[in-house]
Amino acid sequence: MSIIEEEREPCRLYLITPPRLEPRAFADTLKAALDAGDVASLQLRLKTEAAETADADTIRRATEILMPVAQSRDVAFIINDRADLAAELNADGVHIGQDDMPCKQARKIVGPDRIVGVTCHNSRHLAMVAGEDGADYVAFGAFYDTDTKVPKTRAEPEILTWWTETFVVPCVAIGGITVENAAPLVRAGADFLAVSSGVWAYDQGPAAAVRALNRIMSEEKRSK
Ligand SMILES: Cc1ncc(COP(=O)(O)OP(=O)(O)O)c(N)n1
Ligand SMILES: Cc1nc(C(=O)O)sc1CCOP(=O)(O)O
Ligand SMILES: [Mg+2]
Repeated sequence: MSIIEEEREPCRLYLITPPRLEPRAFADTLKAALDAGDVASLQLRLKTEAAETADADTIRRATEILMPVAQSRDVAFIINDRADLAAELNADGVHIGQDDMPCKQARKIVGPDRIVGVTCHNSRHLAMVAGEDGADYVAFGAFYDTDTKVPKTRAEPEILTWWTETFVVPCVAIGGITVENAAPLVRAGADFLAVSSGVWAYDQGPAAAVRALNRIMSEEKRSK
């Protein structure tokens, strides 16, 4: 059986923090969400009101408080944008976009044992380049409307199917994902669903959203 035909791991949840938060208060919300079901990773994605990356000390303080909450529950802690801080703070990895830095530069900074994830929008080319350059996952999006950021592109579920039928590197689906619309992305083949407001703003609370998304990911199987 070729490596491509080997069973891929079931889809898992990848949480992304709200762009602005008070770490001590958010820690209680995070504990409840992570204790509600399986979560593969948490990305600390802190932004200013102007959508710029938050300053280093803000990221350091949030990491000091929130990284132990994640890692004590075997949830990988990924820092957005700042490979230097991911290395300095001994996070599990970094996520970089096309405007942040090249994958190879992030790899040089964080080393071989940390995760480097790369935004690939709706581009097969960007994903293949990221895979070639050693990315540990490629992220496609946005699949749905989102208020969390102004996405550059709209991606269709077919790109998840194409990727997972062709490449071993895991793919992440992101953008406006909720309990209500997650199933088609699981069926299309996403290895991870990256969710922010769909969990933190869920009407029954973040823990209920984690439970519901895990139920969907276990019930829905990749379409053969
Ligand atoms: C898992 C994941 N996918 C995509 C992004 C977006 O990254 P980027 O394009 O760098 O935009 P910002 O998040 O920095 O605004 C992400 N953060 N995580
Ligand atoms: C951070 C991010 N990146 C996107 C992309 O398309 O690359 S969409 C997005 C927002 C994710 O938050 P929510 O789950 O609230 O939509
Ligand atoms: Mg970025």
